[in-house]
This record gives sequence, C-alpha cells and structure tokens, in this order.
Amino acid sequence: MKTLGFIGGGNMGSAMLGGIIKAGLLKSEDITVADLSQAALDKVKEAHGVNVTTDSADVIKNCDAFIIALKPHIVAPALKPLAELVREDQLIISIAAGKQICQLEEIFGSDKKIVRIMPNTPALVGEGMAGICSNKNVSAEELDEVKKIFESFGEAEIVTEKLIDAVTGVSGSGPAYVFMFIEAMADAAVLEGMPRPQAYKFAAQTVLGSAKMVMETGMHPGALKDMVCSPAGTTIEAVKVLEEKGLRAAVIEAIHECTKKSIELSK
Ligand SMILES: NC(=O)C1=CN([C@@H]2O[C@H](COP(=O)(O)OP(=O)(O)OC[C@H]3O[C@@H](n4cnc5c(N)ncnc54)[C@H](OP(=O)(O)O)[C@@H]3O)[C@@H](O)[C@H]2O)C=CC1
Ligand SMILES: O=C(O)[C@@H]1CCC=N1
Repeated sequence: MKTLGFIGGGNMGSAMLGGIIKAGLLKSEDITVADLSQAALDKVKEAHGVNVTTDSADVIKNCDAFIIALKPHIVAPALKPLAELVREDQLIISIAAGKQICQLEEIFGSDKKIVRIMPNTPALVGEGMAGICSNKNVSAEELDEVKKIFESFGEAEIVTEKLIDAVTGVSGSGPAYVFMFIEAMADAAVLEGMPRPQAYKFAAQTVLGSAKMVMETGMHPGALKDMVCSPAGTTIEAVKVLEEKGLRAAVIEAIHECTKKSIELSK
C-alpha cells in the first residue's frame, strides 16, 4: 500500500496519523485526511504536513486504502453516497465502534475488501492496542499489511469479529479508565501535600512501570501485587480499602456495560 487516506481526522484519526508518521511507515505526502472541520484539518496539516481536503471523495479516489474514523452514526449517511467510487482492489478500514462488517458491506457492497479495527488513543505515542478482523475478500497478505501499519504505533492482534465488542470494552475505551485512575492517584498525592505536576508524574510513571512489569515479566498480576505487599506493611492497608470499596467489581461491571453499549450500537 503506497497511499493511505483518513476520512475523519478527529481524536482517533489524528492519534493514528501521528503514530504512523512517527514510525516512518508512510511519508506525509502519501497520506490524505478528509474532514468537514477546518480546525481539525488545520491541526493535522500543521502537525504532520499531510494532504488535507474537505471532500471525502478525494480520499476514496486517490488512496490505495482508507481508514474511516467518523462517529458511528455518521458513517452510513456520509459514505453511502460515495460508495460507487470505491474500487474492488481498495482496502476499506473502519474503526467505528459497533459498526459490523455486514453493515459496512451494506454500505460499500459485499464484493469490497473490508477490515474492521478497534484501536485506542495511545497510538499517538506509539503504544496503541488494536483488535483487527476482516471480511473474506481481504487476503492474508493484505490483512498482514494492515496489521503492520497498526503495529507501527503499538500492538495489534487479529481477533474474531465476535470479540471486537470486548476489545472496545477493555482497550478501545480503556485509556479513559486508566486516565481516571491516574487522576485519582494524583488527587490523593495532592491531598497529602504533593504539588500537582509532580503528582501526575508519580502517578503516571507508576502506571507505566506496572504495565511494563506485566508485559515484560509475564508474571500473573496478582503475584506482582503480592510482591509489593509487605506483611503488616503499608500497601496491604490500601489494598484492603480498594477491596472494601469494590475496585475490581466496579472495573468488571464498567467494562461489561461498555461492551454491551458496543453491541447495542450495532443494532
Ligand atoms: N476516540 C477514541 O478513543 C476512539 C474512537 N474510535 C472510533 O473512532 C471514530 C471517530 O471517533 P473520534 O475520533 O473520537 O471522533 P471525532 O469526533 O474526534 O472525529 C471525527 C471527525 O470527523 C469529522 N466529520 C464529521 N462528519 C464528517 C463527514 N461527513 N466527513 C468528514 N469528516 C466528518 C468531525 O468533524 P466535527 O467535529 O466538525 O463533526 C471530526 O473532526 C468513532 O467511530 C469511534 O467509535 C475507536 C477507538 C477509540
Ligand atoms: O467512546 C466511544 O464510543 C469510542 C469507542 C472506543 C473509544 N471511544
């Protein structure tokens, strides 16, 4: 794939764009972003020097593949009128939450190559996590090429479409819960007298380092937690309160509701 387009250059579109440019996988001049918001276009043009347009048809006509990064309810009304411009050899990549492959086939035709992906915003800093699936028209080589793009700004795994709603719950929406956790940890440190900027650094670096330990040691998170809890020490006091307040149940229920909403969006 030599040219890539984005239809929608908002939060997620621009995060992926930033990741792709940083990884050097494609050059700025080979990327085109379409958006109705001039402010969004000005921002991506200034940050990345990519081609910009207010006409999504330009992207469809000029790119080997294009990523649909529009709000789910906008996808059909915005793109159905342009569907006849899509070529059979073109890759259509949708990141819209709850938009099933069969619904995308209804818009573009069941003969088209369709990839459905659920990424997340840490793509912007090269630490994204994406779940990928596709329809039968996409070859193994093409799917691998798309996976490589998403791996250029983080991790990516092929999943069955049935799992995409769970991917939305855990990693697509996940950064929001982690940011809330970091904010709460920092608020606690501020309560104890730490200056706010320092509090964010201590909280965020602790989350980063802990995530790295899970990824790099391959140890069970529970075992890693136990390593921090000294007998009759400080940590177990905090762990007791988190259990009493239902941290685990709250997280499980929150992700379950998020996943349910993703399923509902597809109805
Ligand atoms: N945000 C996230 O963390 C994630 C989002 N997603 C998915 O990504 C998609 C985009 O989300 P997000 O980036 O947050 O949304 P944003 O609203 O930030 O971005 C969408 C952009 O598309 C523009 N737009 C609206 N209508 C059109 C149109 N007809 N043609 C071209 N551009 C248009 C919007 O402009 P305007 O603002 O003027 O309407 C906006 O700039 C969603 O489907 C979401 O489910 C997936 C994973 C994570
Ligand atoms: O909140 C949303 O609907 C989108 C999908 C995943 C993350 N943000």
